[in-house]
Amino acid sequence: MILIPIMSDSKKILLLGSGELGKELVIAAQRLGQVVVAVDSYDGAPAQQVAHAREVIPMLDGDALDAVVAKHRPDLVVPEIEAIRTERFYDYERAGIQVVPSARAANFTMNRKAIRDLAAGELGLRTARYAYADSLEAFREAVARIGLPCVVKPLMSSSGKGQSVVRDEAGIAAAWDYAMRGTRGDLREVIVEELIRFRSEITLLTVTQKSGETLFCPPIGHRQERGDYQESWQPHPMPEKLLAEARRMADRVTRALGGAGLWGVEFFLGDDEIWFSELSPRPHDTGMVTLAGTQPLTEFELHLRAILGLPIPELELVRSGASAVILAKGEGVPEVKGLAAALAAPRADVRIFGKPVLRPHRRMGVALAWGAPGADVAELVEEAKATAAKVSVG
Ligand SMILES: Nc1ncnc2c1ncn2[C@@H]1O[C@H](COP(=O)(O)OP(=O)(O)OP(=O)(O)O)[C@@H](O)[C@H]1O
Ligand SMILES: NCC(=O)N[C@@H]1O[C@H](COP(=O)([O-])[O-])[C@@H](O)[C@H]1O
Ligand SMILES: [Mg+2]
Repeated sequence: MILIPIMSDSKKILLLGSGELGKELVIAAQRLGQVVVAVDSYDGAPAQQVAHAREVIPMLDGDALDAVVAKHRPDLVVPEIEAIRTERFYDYERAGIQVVPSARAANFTMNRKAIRDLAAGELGLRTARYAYADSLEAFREAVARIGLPCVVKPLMSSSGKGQSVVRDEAGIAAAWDYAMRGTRGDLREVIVEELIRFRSEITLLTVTQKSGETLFCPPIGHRQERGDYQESWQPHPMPEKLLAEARRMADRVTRALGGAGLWGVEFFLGDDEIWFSELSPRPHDTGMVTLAGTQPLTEFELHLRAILGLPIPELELVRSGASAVILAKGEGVPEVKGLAAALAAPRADVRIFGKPVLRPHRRMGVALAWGAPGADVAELVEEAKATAAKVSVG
């Protein structure tokens, strides 16, 4: 008898990082019959609450990572955060596992130096002027070279951790200490960037496919505080010329990194100029606005389809939308209140992430608002903020 292998559309996904972005990805994966093992460094993380199985390991520990991969033998490894021993990804790829979007992309984007040297150095994309420093002494020199005011960020950090603006000489030592406290792992190095006085900033969700051309979602505008996003809206009105330039840069950098998936490519916009800032090789926090039904598929559904090599329809705007974050109030175990008041408004919704512990400024949920494609996004942002203000997680 000849055994015919059963080709299955159902894959096993090892999700590394299980926050709010992972949770929505898992829900999208469940709906298409995929199997997900959700990993994080703490138990009860949002995506673990909706996955088939979960693992709790320190993801910066390469051996712990290898052990989980060996145990579950996934078809795909899907990073959801940056704090992972991504050097091991190259081995997984050689062993035939699909690393999303690619081992190189995940490894380069976890370190600001690798991605900046590629984007500004090799590809010649326009960025803020920058310098690196690995000691307080070198930091003083870097600040002198870039000029005041300037932005300092640990080479390895995200969501604004360890990031600050140095405005005068007196602030240099404090900025260095803050960066060293916010750095991930034991890497004691920072990037110093020229402070760009931008008019607005955007995330261009970009989808690279296994077969087929690179696709772009309508641009998402956002506002940040403490290096962390507060509100986002889609579409962001901007000159066609700058949008074309953003697409060109996003295409070049995602092509250079390689692989299939959805990316969040960040840009600063001036009146007539544009700077590349950085990119996530995965769904972007500001892209949670797509949960408001702004596109035929959310950024999570798009990521899933792209990594599985499934067809993707045209990414036109079906609604305008806005999102506003719901931050933790106080510390301890969270209690959610105010849902009835928040959901009483028409065209309002919320996502509560289910994080088990409160921390100052921790993002616990997001409020959503939407309107017709031509609706005023500034008004939608106000509606989303009003909804967020009615919900308390504290
Ligand atoms: N050179 C700069 N000039 C002006 N503003 C900046 C500069 N660099 C960063 N910012 C501001 O800080 C925000 C966060 O910076 P960045 O995206 O580099 O940090 P991050 O920690 O990687 O954040 P995330 O992980 O959430 O994307 C930017 O969106 C922007 O508002
Ligand atoms: N800008 C990156 C970003 O938004 N990442 C998202 O936040 C989670 C961590 O949240 P936590 O720090 O509250 O655990 C991550 O797991 C991811 O979903
Ligand atoms: Mg960013």
